Amino acid sequence: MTPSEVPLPPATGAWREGDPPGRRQWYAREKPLPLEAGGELPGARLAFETWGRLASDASNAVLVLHALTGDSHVAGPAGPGHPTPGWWDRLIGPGRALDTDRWFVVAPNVLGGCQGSTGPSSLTPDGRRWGGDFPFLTQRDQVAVEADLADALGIDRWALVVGGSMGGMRALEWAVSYPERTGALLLLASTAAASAEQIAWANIQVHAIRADPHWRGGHYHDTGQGPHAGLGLARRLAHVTYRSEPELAVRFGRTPQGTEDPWSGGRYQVESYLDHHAAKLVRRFDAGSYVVLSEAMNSHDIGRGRGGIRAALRQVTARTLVAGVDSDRLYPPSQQAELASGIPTADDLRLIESPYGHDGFLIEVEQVAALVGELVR
Ligand SMILES: CC(=O)SCCNC(=O)CCNC(=O)[C@H](O)C(C)(C)COP(=O)(O)OP(=O)(O)OC[C@H]1O[C@@H](n2cnc3c(N)ncnc32)[C@H](O)[C@@H]1OP(=O)(O)O
Ligand SMILES: N[C@@H](CCO)C(=O)O
Repeated sequence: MTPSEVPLPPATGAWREGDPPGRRQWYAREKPLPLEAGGELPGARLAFETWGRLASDASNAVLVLHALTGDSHVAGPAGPGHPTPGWWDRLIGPGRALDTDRWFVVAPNVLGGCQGSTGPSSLTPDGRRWGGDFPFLTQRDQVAVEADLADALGIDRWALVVGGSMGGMRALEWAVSYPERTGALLLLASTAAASAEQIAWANIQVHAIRADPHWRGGHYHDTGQGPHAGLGLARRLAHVTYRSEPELAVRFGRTPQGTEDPWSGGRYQVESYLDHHAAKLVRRFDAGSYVVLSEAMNSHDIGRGRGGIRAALRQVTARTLVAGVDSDRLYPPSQQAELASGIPTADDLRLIESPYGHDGFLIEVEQVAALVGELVR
């Protein structure tokens, strides 16, 4: 069965039954997925989108892997199931860095997420919501299903695998687990292993969600209420780490929001901005997925079981570019320097110049396009 023939799944996460599928397609793995932590997931589904046409020899395939709260809608206009245009819209399309007259671009929604791929809000084989019983996942489990998807699409080898942040973790796992299937590699604002500080920030976010009385051990999906306050708190904290101190200072300073008075219950502009991003994420993301994906990111260590980070990085054979964002305080450029110096086939570390911090890899699309262009010329 080809992926496009897989029947539409029941509703999960942000995708609601009855939504027109748009260009989204599904791959379903029917047999159980053995998990790195032990146990198995009884079947898994990946939602994905594609752009361009696969060449008859399948030599023109590019894999784009999204970050924590991203999704498969990398390019294209807003529409049913996609309230916003693609998050790297200016990168993909005719005449763009990933020119769809030449390249076949594939973007899956990550396993454990909430935009159509199997996750905590999905149904178990016996028809319950997984909720808090959803198993612990690692990046390697997520990449294993992505490899199944590649098989189903007839893609033996990606011409390029690209990912930023959490997507970069999976891109790196692809290059180490499947060097023969990864022709070129672009790692953006990512790391060889989650650091103590990254785990610490994630820990606070996960605790905020679990401390919400509506969390109910993760079994809230059918209660009509969710841990929205906790998820909003997690996003507020995360969003500050995604941006830079100078950006916030220049953009918001100490200015009150509109006519609000911070000395009598009103907000500063920056508080209103965080409220906005919290509310926006709560509308589009499942708290259970946020926990599962955060813990999967914490588990990321490319050297685990491979003799350490340096030994693992030496297994990469793909032509590689590694880039960091010069103002990134969450994934500092020292982490990308470790990748660039440890991967034998990597060029010197590149720096994306941006005042926006970690989110620079999503915002500075022209600089990302130039890096892509170096690899797919
Ligand atoms: C279904 C979907 O939505 S999929 C979206 C895909 N998302 C992802 O891939 C996740 C990654 N994306 C992100 O994290 C972010 O969206 C980013 C990085 C792309 C956003 O970066 P930027 O373009 O710099 O946006 P910025 O941080 O300036 O936020 C702009 C928003 O803040 C709002 N805002 C700005 N100042 C204030 C303020 N004082 N008070 C309230 N809101 C404010 C703007 O109105 C704007 O709202 P909108 O996004 O609803 O249009
Ligand atoms: N803003 C990004 C940053 C995570 O790398 C997201 O929400 O996915």
